[in-house]
Amino acid sequence: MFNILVSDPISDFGLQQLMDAEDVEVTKATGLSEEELVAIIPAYDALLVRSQTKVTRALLEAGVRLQVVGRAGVGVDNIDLDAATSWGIIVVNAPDGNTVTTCEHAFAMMMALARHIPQAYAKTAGGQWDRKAFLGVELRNKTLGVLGLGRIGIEVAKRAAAFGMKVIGYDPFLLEERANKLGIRLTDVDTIVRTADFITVHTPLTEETRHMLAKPQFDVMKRGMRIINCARGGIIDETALLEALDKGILAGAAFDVFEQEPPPPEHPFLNHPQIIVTPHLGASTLEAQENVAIDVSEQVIHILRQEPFKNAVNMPLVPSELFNRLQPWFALCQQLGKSLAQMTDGAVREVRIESAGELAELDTSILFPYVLKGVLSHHLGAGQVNVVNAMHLAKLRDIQLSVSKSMFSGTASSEVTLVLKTTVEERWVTGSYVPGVGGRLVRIGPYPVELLPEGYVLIISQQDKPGIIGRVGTLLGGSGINIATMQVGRNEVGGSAVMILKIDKKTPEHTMEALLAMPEIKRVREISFAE
Ligand SMILES: NC(=O)C1=CN([C@@H]2O[C@H](COP(=O)(O)OP(=O)(O)OC[C@H]3O[C@@H](n4cnc5c(N)ncnc54)[C@H](O)[C@@H]3O)[C@@H](O)[C@H]2O)C=CC1
Ligand SMILES: O=C(O)C(=O)COP(=O)(O)O
Repeated sequence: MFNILVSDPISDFGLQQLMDAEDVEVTKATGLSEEELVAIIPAYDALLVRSQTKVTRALLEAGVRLQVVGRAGVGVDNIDLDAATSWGIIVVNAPDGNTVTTCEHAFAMMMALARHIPQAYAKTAGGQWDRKAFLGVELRNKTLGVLGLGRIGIEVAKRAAAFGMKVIGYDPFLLEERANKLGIRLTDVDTIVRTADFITVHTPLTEETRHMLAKPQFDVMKRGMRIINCARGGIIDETALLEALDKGILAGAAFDVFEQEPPPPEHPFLNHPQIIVTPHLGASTLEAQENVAIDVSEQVIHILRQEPFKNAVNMPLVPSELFNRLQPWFALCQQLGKSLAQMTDGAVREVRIESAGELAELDTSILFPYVLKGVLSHHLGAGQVNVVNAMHLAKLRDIQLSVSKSMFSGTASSEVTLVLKTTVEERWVTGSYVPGVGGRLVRIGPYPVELLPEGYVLIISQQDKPGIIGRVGTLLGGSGINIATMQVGRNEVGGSAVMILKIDKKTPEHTMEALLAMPEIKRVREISFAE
């Protein structure tokens, strides 16, 4: 049973699939302090949050069972990602579900700013009919500067164009060609602050974006500018913004997010006649909350069930087409790594992925977290390694990683050969994936096999002598071990030979000793594919 703690308000509709799952127990406990969370977190396998819960190092450290933190939304600045990675905890978010909703909020803020709607409402509702105080401006023919042209920024730009606005923007990662297609003129921050009529920010809060708009930018800003922040508090310097309002540089500002949330009651934005505020409502629509809750619940359940998942924030980003093509190989690579680790002696020094066939055309380095999870779990314990911390653990141990195409890459069907070099030896196994059939081992070293990576496999190296196969069979039978399949190979008559037996249960210690006591047998290894 997986225990999931939901510590922020998340849509029940989205959580339904978790509540319906037979292997999941969902507990909702919102508004807890860090101490309260630390006290209860050891019982949970997953934590689901929005932006309120601060997922600190102390909380992650206390989460001894924690496998995943799911963020029902985009920003993960409330989660200590470094701590999560070093504890092997996967962090997933739901980046697409609230894009349009947040864009619409930013747009609503821009329109409210242009026409003083909140101020006019407050006065009218207070009984005053004042038509002179609220002369607004049109959006048409105005220039909108968008800082951060990702999912939300681009949606804002599209809507601005429909309102007859000219859109200029800055985003170091948006290609000129794409911007041109969207009708956005890419430029720099300086030009934007000097020429736009409205500026809206849509970046994450990073070291680079913190105070992206501060005194130096306000000092050169076009007079009458209106500024909107529906991204993150801290991107705009709040003190410098107030100063710019006082100096008459700004005509108004609309903020959904604050450097400190909730802002203290005495925060100067809260009663300022030219500042519109909302309490971090960017993502708060029925639709967005359902979307993000559905997305994140799906991810979390996949992770708990050890199924493939997307959107891990603390793992390298894999383009979805590549992810879909490589995904069938993930489990097989883990099993290949696991089998090799059990076959080899010595400390792991090098791991190489050799690929053949169509697979060789893809970036197979993406398979390393899975390969390393298999290899390192054998040495460090299954609970200690996962696909999030596997690369980190390999680096700490100075294990060299490389990928190459196999000699037959142009002709053979897709195959992956995993080569493991330790301080004492080098061994390799090859696996293949057939759609609809699944992954299997097709070679152990040079010996062809046909094995599903499950249950137990005995690999016996012996001298090729008549009668040895029969004696091994009798010995195993005497220990109550059924042989499901047996494959044998040899390099020459009377030379080195190998027996690969798929067996139905684990070989007892005394049977292993009896096998090794046979004079012809040089080495026996049992591979367990079980968890
Ligand atoms: N108010 C709210 O409730 C919500 C706020 N957000 C926030 O909105 C922001 C944007 O979200 P998305 O568009 O989904 O993210 P995104 O990742 O799609 O876009 C962010 C963009 O910012 C750009 N960027 C990064 N550093 C930059 C820099 N120094 N200068 C200019 N651009 C830079 C990136 O290249 C990227 O294109 C995030 O901070 C997110 O947390 C998102 C949803 C709801
Ligand atoms: O998705 C985001 O980044 C947001 O800021 C939304 O935050 P929330 O889930 O509404 O607390």
